[in-house]
Amino acid sequence: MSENLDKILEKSIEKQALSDEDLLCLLHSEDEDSLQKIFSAAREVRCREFGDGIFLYGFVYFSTYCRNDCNFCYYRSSNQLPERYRKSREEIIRTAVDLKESGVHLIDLTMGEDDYYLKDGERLAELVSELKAACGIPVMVSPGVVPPALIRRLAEAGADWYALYQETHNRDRFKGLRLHQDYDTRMQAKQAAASCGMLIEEGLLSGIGESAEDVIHSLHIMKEMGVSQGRSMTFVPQQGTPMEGRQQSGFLNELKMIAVLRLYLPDILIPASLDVDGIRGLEERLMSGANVVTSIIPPAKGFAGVANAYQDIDEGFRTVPGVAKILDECGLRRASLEEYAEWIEKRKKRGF
Ligand SMILES: C[S@@+](CC[C@H](N)C(=O)[O-])C[C@H]1O[C@@H](n2cnc3c(N)ncnc32)[C@H](O)[C@@H]1O
Ligand SMILES: C[C@H](CCN)[C@@H](N)C(=O)O
Ligand code: SF4
Repeated sequence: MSENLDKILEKSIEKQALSDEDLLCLLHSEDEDSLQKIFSAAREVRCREFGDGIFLYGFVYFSTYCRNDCNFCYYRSSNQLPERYRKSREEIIRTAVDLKESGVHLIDLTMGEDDYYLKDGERLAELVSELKAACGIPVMVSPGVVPPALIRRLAEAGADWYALYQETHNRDRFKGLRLHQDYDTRMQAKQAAASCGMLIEEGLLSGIGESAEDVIHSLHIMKEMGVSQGRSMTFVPQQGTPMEGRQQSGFLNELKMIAVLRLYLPDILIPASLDVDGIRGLEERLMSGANVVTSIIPPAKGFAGVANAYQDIDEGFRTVPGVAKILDECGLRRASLEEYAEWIEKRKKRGF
């Protein structure tokens, strides 16, 4: 078993393709020794592909109104929240500029599927143009599923990335998670964004009962789609939702997924999100092979997270200085803005 694992890791370090059998072996590894070997190989591959530079993403969740009713999400339309907000253009831009000045490489503009923006897509396109002009750094949009014409407008307005997570590529599980949403429409939105020249981020939830076979199927799809960023996020049970009583059980699977993604798709960006465990979860995610820190949120501005709406935000831990300390402890460093811009350009030129 252990010899087999060593061979698989060796293959990946030497840039040979991994078979489904290899992936299964990695995903079924449970003992501490094997896991540490997998994480160490993932770090070696990250270092080969990216050196010691880590990218930092500012997160601007500008509207928490949503027409959808995803079973796992705190912001689902039928959840009675104490408060929802839709931030003004001025507040959004000011926050993004502050984030940029604090040292992030990208602004992730995220919303619930808010009809205010979806009924008049130009509002969203204008927001992207204005933000791009004010910040001058790459922008990711995470607006949910929007029509192809709006996707095109967002690309024209300067959006570099379109993030849209399928959560699972098992259609039955999808139905149970993203209630009343169409699997294919969600996949097609990503293809439309790619054909407009945007880079794509795909994501999986971990701890939702997924099997190793589900994960391998997702890995194949992510490869075929040509995703430039791929993530796994541990499902965090949310108050007031149908999945509130579920155990939070995905942590180890998430770390394994980060490592397996790194070994299977060595040259993509892989997030370590501060949204699941706050700052205390960062080190292990970086040590598993992630190379982007996401969900950096300015304190005391009234902007929320997603999986953990408030954790560590007002304490100022989900900030560039908060993250810089951990990077240092892991022997990593914040990459420069030029390094990030170069990576994006190179990736866009690659095409699909
Ligand atoms: C809140 S949505 C924002 C964009 C848009 N509304 C959408 O759904 O695509 C972003 C992602 O957060 C993640 N997320 C939401 N609720 C979560 C939870 N309870 N635990 C872990 N991740 C969660 C899901 O992967 C979801 O796709
Ligand atoms: C899930 C969010 C990203 C949306 N593109 C954000 N809370 C994160 O963890 O990066
Ligand atoms: S995951 Fe996105 S689309 Fe689903 S309820 Fe939450 S905010 Fe809305």
